[in-house]
Amino acid sequence: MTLEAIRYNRGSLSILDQLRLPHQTTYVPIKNSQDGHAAIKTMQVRGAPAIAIVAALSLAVELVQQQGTSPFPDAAGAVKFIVASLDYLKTSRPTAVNLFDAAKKLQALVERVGDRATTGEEVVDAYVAAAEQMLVDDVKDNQNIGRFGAEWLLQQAPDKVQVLTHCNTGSLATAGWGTALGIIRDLHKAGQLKHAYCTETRPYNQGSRLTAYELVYESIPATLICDNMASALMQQQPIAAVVVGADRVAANGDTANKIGTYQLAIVAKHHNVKFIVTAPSTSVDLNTASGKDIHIEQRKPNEVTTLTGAVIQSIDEEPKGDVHSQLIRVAANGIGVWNPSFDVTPAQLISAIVTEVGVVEKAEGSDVFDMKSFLTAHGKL
Ligand SMILES: CSC[C@H]1O[C@H](OP(=O)(O)O)[C@H](O)[C@@H]1O
Repeated sequence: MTLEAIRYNRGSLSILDQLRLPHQTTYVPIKNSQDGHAAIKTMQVRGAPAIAIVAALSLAVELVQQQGTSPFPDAAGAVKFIVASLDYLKTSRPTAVNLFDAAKKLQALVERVGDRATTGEEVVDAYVAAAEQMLVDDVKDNQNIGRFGAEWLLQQAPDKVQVLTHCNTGSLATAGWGTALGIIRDLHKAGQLKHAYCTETRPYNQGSRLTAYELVYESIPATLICDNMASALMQQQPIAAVVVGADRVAANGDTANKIGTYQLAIVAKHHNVKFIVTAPSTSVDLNTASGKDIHIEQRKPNEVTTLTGAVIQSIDEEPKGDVHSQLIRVAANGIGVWNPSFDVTPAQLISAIVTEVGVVEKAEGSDVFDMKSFLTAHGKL
């Protein structure tokens, strides 16, 4: 059983508060789209697929609740409310495209159902069923990504492999299983993983707090490194691949992912290490021609000037059980800060993009991917 980041039953949603991991395991109730918006914006839940699903389900629980107390008088009222709520949810975070993709699909669905429905209940039921299906589909998609990615990598490097990953792409970033971390799970299950390395992923430390936690939880042989140790690692260890997730893949394959991904791709190229992007097709944005059109989220300076963690008395002490995380200021007062949450890795530096329907590679001699043809050929458009 992998970690459960999202707990959902019709009418009830709670999420594992990722700001308190790994030291505290606390589930936060999400009762409506306001709660969903706040949880996404403050990063209690994060990761491109997880954001989309929590947004969709936060509105689903609100609608179920409302239907039980003060039902919509008609179908048009329900459609109007849902569309306005989705528009609001889309303002929570800007870079991961999955949220916008989910909102677009859900809006199209309720408008379609609303055209022929006679009651608000029919519209609500259709919305709730579709949001629930997204949760189910994401787990399946991740499992396929893991399988395709592991198979592809083992074709390139048939011996047991060592891989490096960045940020968090596991059960905590998705509906379950994970994308890049899904590949690591599959390699491990197949007895083909020699070792996994994960970066800390400053400033939010999704690597040291979340990926490391998942790797330990799953008993996968793994080592944590600071972000600035990646080149030395690739210089000294045979690393078969860097495997990362994606927040948005442009039509040409340029990929926005957690800040620091781009520098890993450059280092991988220098050391002749495969660089694998993993992304469900919902992360592919064909309306974005290339990476320069991707809106990169800027986050608050205090994420860089501070660290969150368990306070301990000595450097060797290991915090036990649920301990309170505290915020510690590490930077000099008065220093200016630049804090982009993501960067864009050019397609040229990416070896393959692994999706739930297969692996995309560049045509011979090309520097870019043809995501549109790939998705069309696999029935995704
Ligand atoms: C499986 S998508 C994970 C993706 O989301 C992360 O961003 P954030 O923690 O800011 O939501 C990161 O870019 C990961 O690769």
